[in-house]
Amino acid sequence: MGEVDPAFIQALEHRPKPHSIEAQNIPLIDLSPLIKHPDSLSGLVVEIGDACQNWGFFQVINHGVPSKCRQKVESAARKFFALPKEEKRKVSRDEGNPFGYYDSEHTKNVRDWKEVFDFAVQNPIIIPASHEPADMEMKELFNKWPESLPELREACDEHTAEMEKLAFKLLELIALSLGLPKDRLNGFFKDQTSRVRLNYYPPCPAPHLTLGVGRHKDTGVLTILAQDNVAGLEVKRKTDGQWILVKPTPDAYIINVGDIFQVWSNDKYESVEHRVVVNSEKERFSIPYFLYPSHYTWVEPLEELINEQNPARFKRYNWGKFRATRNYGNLKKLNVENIQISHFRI
Ligand SMILES: O=C(O)CCC(=O)C(=O)O
Ligand SMILES: [Fe+2]
Repeated sequence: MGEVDPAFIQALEHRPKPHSIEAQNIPLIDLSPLIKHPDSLSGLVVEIGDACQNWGFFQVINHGVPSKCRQKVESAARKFFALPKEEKRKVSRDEGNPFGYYDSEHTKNVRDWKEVFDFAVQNPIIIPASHEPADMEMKELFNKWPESLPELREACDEHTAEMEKLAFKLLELIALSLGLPKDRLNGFFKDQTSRVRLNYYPPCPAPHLTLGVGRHKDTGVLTILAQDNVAGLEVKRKTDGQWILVKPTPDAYIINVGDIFQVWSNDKYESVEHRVVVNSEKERFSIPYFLYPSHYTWVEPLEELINEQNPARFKRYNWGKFRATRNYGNLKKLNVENIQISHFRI
């Protein structure tokens, strides 16, 4: 066992188990009906609805994203994280701008064993200037790209355009699965604040004490994740709370519904906890695309999905302020719990 900085060490109950369960994988859904039978999607819609309700997570194949495009972004991400620290630090995130390179993120106040590079899908992006509720000031932020690796920006732009197409197909399928018109949710994304993260998990000398990302739920609408062929993502199974290792399926993307879908669906589709385990030999890369609405969106249960028998379970909250509060908390090791949707539960 090697020595690691105590900031990375998880409390006993959150440390990974020596043998993760991978007997049952999350559902695998074939999206080819979208191309082959666009007029009869009811079977696919049921499959997606079941996966959202029972797991909150699924993988998709035949999604239409060219594998060349994925390989290109994965290769560019590898080159970026292999750059010397001084190069990566030239595009570091800072207090004013949450985009760029960062190597000391904390999840639930324990440091993650990872390095990240974040960028916004819209560039520039307009978001609230601070997390203070009364402060109405907005700020305009630009992505930071490394000058020494121009291919990173190009590969990310191409892959992100594909992620966006896939995200909106999934959004429509999930809307249908909730009994809503397929375009019911599209209006929330006029000035979307979606973002993409490149994750790099270096080999860790003490993988039994640390996590690549501590347990958390994604805050957005949905996440599309490309993981490489090194397993690491674990999902908390809804039926029994066991951590299930998501075995990589070549070329597949992993989809999960985030907190906003939980609120919109009034708890029908729960945002499920997940985490990343690291290992002592292999490095691992992953690329999540987080679909986020416009910053001025008020997130609340959809009126079509509530009634007297099933009243709203959440108070509305402002998405831009929620994210600003979360970013503020992630930058610092706070002694209080970071903002969660449970704080808006009625
Ligand atoms: O690396 C992964 O597999 C998942 C990362 C993740 O959950 C996140 O960045 O929110
Ligand atoms: Fe996540």
